Amino acid sequence: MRDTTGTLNRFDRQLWKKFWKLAKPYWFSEQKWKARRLLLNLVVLTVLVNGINVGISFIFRNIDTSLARFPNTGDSSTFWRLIALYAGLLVIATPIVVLFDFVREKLGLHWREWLTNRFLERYLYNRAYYQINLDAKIDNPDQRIADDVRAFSRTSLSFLLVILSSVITLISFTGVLLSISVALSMTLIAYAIVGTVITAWLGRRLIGINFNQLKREADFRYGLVHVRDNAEAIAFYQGEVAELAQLRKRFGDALRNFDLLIRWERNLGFFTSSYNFLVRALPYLVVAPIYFAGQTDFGAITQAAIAFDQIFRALSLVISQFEVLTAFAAGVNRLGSFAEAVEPTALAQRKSTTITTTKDEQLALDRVTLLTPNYQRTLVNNLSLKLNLGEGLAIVGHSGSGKSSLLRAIAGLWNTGLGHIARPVLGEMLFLPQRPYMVLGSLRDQLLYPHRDCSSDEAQLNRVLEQVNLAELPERVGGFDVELDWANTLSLGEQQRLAFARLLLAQPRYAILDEATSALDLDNEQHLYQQLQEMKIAFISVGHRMSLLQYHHYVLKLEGNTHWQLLLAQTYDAA
Ligand SMILES: Nc1ncnc2c1ncn2[C@@H]1O[C@H](COP(=O)(O)OP(=O)(O)OP(=O)(O)O)[C@@H](O)[C@H]1O
Repeated sequence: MRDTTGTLNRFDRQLWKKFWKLAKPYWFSEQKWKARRLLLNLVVLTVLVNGINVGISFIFRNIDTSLARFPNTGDSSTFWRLIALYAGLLVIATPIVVLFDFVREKLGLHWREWLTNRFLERYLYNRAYYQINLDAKIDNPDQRIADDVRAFSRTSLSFLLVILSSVITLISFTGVLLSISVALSMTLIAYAIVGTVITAWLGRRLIGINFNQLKREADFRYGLVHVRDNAEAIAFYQGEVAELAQLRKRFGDALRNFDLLIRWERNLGFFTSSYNFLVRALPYLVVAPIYFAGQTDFGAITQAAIAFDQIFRALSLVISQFEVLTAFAAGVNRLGSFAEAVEPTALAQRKSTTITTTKDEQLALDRVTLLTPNYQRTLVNNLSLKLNLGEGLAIVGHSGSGKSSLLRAIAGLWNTGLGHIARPVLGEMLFLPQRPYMVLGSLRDQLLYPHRDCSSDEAQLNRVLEQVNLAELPERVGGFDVELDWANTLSLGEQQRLAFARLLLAQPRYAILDEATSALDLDNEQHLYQQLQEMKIAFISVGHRMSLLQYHHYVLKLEGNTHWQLLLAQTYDAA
């Protein structure tokens, strides 16, 4: 899998490029002015917060000095004045700090909203969601859209602000520190550089481990969702033990990787903790001799310690944030490869060397050779046929001979192979897949799908339900607007009839039916096909039942060895 190659384990140009490709569009989008305005507010607030910090360091320097002088001067008023000043500063500082947090969250929210919408659009554009499933290169797209995007916008923003405030801190406190001791400033810089290099070296494996952690957590969650989605089948099979083993395995994988993660974090912790402890003594070691020599006042030691601490934090950004940084890098890698996969150009490229399709009034296949998406098996070789309006085609053949696959090719879902397909626009064709698809929503949503916004009065909906022998359904479920778990509430045959009702309501020119009546009794099947014929909807059906043949003009028989025969339905029936 592309995602687990070695390149993702490093902080390198590649990672930076991926990050920038993900981050840039928002700041140059139609929302750019709002985004930039919020960012500007944040920058101003960051400067203010830092200004307040510098002010506080000066107040405490003077407080310390006034306390140190008290035995000689007996003057306590300076101390109280400074305390009052500090209290005054707090009154101003509190709303600024609160506002800073608020604006940061607000911008994070806006960024997430924009980025999630962009990903959702691209995911559902050009059937990227289907292609991604087929390629199996991108695991758990749901997690990438839901969790990784959220983490990306939030963490990018907090890093940006941390870096910004570190730069401001550096500028403001370096002056303070330099005024106290040049030697201390130099010591600090050298210390931070050495620390950062060692941290990056010690923690180099953390990105890869974090990457795997995200994947394994998502796999575990998917396992749980799978049990929920297939609860009935599992209950019938009494497959609890097998499911439990499967879930435990997934959870175990996530735990083992997490164990590895905390081991590496521990190793890193040995270094970063001692690094942080040692640094506390440094300012005293350097400034105390200057104080002993009478070259500076006592308060300078405190202020040096504060300034030193602030600059140290700014310079040690990579060290203090290293674990967060590696998790972030892993998220950028996952999101980056997802963005590449759903990019419209990537989807278009995939299509250029394959079965081509054009728009036409009638359906026609011209020398179509169809392969499975992994190019491992040829299903049909050199197939040509033309279907005029009003003619029905039945596709028959052994299980696995490629019947459904041919429908997928007509729908443009699969295009691995050669040849050309001419067909009406997809809006004029309606496909009923093998497994009836029940949408999340009300009975009305079921019937109108995929055109949720089109208006249909209840009389019309009732009429269609009558046509598919489901007239009593609205009353049974409590009306057209009640939301139910339809896939688990209706029988398979009822679901198939409901899908048929959808078809009759949409009135497409072509209906493509993949064993769409397999769960129905013969009477119901006959009734539904009669409706199609009355409405002059042309149809292609896949099925194993001989009873189907009577509704079709032609039969396409797939032999299973890439060969095929096109026969008149009567000829096939007689044979
Ligand atoms: N995503 C896929 N990747 C690779 N091979 C696939 C994929 N989907 C299906 N196949 C293979 O393609 C072949 C044809 O499958 P298809 O679903 O078209 O068969 P079918 O004739 O409709 O079978 P049935 O009557 O059992 O529904 C099968 O061997 C199947 O295993």
